[in-house]
Amino acid sequence: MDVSELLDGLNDKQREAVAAPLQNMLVLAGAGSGKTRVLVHRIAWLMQVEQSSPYSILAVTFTNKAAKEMRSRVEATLQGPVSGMWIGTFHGLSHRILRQHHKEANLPESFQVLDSDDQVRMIRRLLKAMNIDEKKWPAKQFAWYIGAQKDEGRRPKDIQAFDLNEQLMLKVYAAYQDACDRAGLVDFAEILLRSYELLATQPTLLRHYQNRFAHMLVDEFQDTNRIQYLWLRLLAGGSRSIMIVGDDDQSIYGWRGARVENIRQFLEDFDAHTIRLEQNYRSTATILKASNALISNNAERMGKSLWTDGVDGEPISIYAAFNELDEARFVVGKIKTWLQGGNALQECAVLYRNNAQSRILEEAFLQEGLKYRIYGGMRFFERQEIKDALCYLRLITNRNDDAAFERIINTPVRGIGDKTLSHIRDCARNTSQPLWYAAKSVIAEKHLSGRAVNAVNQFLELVESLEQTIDELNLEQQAKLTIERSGLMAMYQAEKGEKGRARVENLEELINACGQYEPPVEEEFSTPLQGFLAYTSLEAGEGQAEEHEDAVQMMTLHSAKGLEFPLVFMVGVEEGMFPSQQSHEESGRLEEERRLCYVGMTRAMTKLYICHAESRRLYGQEKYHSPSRFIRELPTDCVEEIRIKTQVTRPTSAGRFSATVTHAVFEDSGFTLGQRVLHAKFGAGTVLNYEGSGAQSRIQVNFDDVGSKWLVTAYARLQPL
Ligand SMILES: Nc1ncnc2c1ncn2[C@@H]1O[C@H](COP(=O)(O)OP(=O)(O)OP(=O)(O)O)[C@@H](O)[C@H]1O
Ligand SMILES: [Mg+2]
Repeated sequence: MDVSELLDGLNDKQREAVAAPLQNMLVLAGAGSGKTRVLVHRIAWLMQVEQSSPYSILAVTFTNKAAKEMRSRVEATLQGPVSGMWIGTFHGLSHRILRQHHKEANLPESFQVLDSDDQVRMIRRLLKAMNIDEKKWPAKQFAWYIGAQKDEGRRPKDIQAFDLNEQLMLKVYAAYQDACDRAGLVDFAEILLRSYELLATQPTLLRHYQNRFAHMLVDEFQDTNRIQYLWLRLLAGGSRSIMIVGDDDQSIYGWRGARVENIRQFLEDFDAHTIRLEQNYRSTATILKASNALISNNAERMGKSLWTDGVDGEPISIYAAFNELDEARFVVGKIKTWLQGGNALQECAVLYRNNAQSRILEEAFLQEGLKYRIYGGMRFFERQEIKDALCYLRLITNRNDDAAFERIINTPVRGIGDKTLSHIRDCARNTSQPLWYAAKSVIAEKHLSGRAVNAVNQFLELVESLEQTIDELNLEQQAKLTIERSGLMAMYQAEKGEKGRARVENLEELINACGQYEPPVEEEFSTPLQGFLAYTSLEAGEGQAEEHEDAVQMMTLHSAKGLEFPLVFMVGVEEGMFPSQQSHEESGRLEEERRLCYVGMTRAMTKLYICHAESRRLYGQEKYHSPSRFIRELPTDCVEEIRIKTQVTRPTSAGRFSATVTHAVFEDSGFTLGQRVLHAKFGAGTVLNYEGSGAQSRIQVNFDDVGSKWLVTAYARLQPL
């Protein structure tokens, strides 16, 4: 491709950034203005025009999915494969560095990545050993604290604890870190901190990487945390070719330690040239105008303007559903209409605030035979049966992996009881050794009954013999043999019903995944199995099985960052849900929720629906919410309200719900849904729902002053208004 083609399809500002001389740059611009596009073209420019080797380029993105996409976009632009370039997430890249220099980082070659579940389980074990009551001090709270400290680059020795509470947190942090170090385990935050410390303390190594990476590019920079920023700055050294792109209005990970101030810090530290992009190419003028109006309610902004010369498009439709079932039905109905128009399912995205909201939608899609795919949520590698199998493989490669040991020592059940286990744990604690070796000592010391000894021995021998047998096999055969010999397959085959079947299928899928796995060329794993285990903990779930199937895309608002879809639904846009309840309690959080809303809205290219429900059952409780303030903040000329008279009743037995779209009159009540009524005591309200018949019938009314109530129809004496 020649140079002019590289600049085709870019506007003047974008060209300025792509074709700039080597210098440090900040591209600051709103959603859909082509930031990611500029970054990709800049990489191609560096290679074609500056004659830089791919080996000298480091590009950081926010998710593995985005990293994959970036690589393929660069390859498409250059019309050929690029190898040797490092493109990945902060975690992925740091992990690669640790693998290559595990010795210098004081890690065993077979070190394992601890996911958040494993981490909590490990902390729980420590709390028990330290006699800390988990009811008062939940393990998750410690996990949170430890993560937050590491994100700021702080080790226990760097922290001064002022109160008793923090002293305890600190004590557990220190104990946890010891335990991880002993077992050769690293959690997610540790990956970053450890690789930062490695570079900071090994000047030769640092120089090597600084010389290598002449060019660094970072997408979604607004969501970097402290340690990520320090990592970048260290690696950059005196380099004059760093490009960061970002949008302060899309900073949505403050709750996880991201610091939007890093943008200002970057300008200061790197003496960077700022380029602003102002034309939006993604959304209709209406969607853009409404998004701009919404975000203008935030006080703390760096300030940007965004325009488009595209069509006005349709207004944003606001749907007031009666409840979450009605909301799901509405979404399904609109998606079907979209399909009838000759469009594809994968062009539709449903975005929600919390993962738990997906279930009702999934059920509605299933019922209508619409395929869907969930990003995030219950990920494949986090499912019970998959974790069981992975823990066998982990223990086979690393006997120090206590989390894996605990999970599988009695799975499938082999008669190892709590008493035996606590003997082993005590011994591990007293002798400061991993559970595996403690189990051996306990047997040798004859503390256990004959039966228990047999059971534990059987387990230890199983793992040893698996290790020996799989040595000669390829990865797929290794997984297959382990899943069979461990008894996991038989155990799940014996589990009855749909669930058991799904589990067996998942185990088969795991074997498949091993068959398809290709270790990355640039990384050095001593065996494919080690590479695969690292992959499962880092890439978990982001590319679920049927990646290429046409399906509705479902995800949280957070995971939608950077993506775009022709048709977008935002559901559950209600006070208390979005903005979330917690956002009222912490300062700054409300603005972050508004930015999240801005991110959601600006994913839409052609049509945007925003839905809210008047009543919603979530986590087993029914709640009544008013529409989110964010809806009120949209200019009235950009929105239209839809209200279909739908009668939706909740299922009395679990499972399906029924709904009929009619101008429904509740049969013997004489009232219609949405009708305004007056009650002698509660005043005026709107009819929401109706249940039962005759003397037993009950009616649900959302009263203007006192909120929603169920009343026995016969006694309510409602007057139509
Ligand atoms: N100069 C241009 N001409 C035509 N289309 C463009 C141009 N620049 C960008 N686009 C298109 O606009 C859309 C948005 O671009 P891109 O995803 O790079 O924006 P972004 O600024 O990274 O958005 P976000 O803030 O959401 O990450 C993409 O479909 C992209 O291909
Ligand atoms: Mg982008």
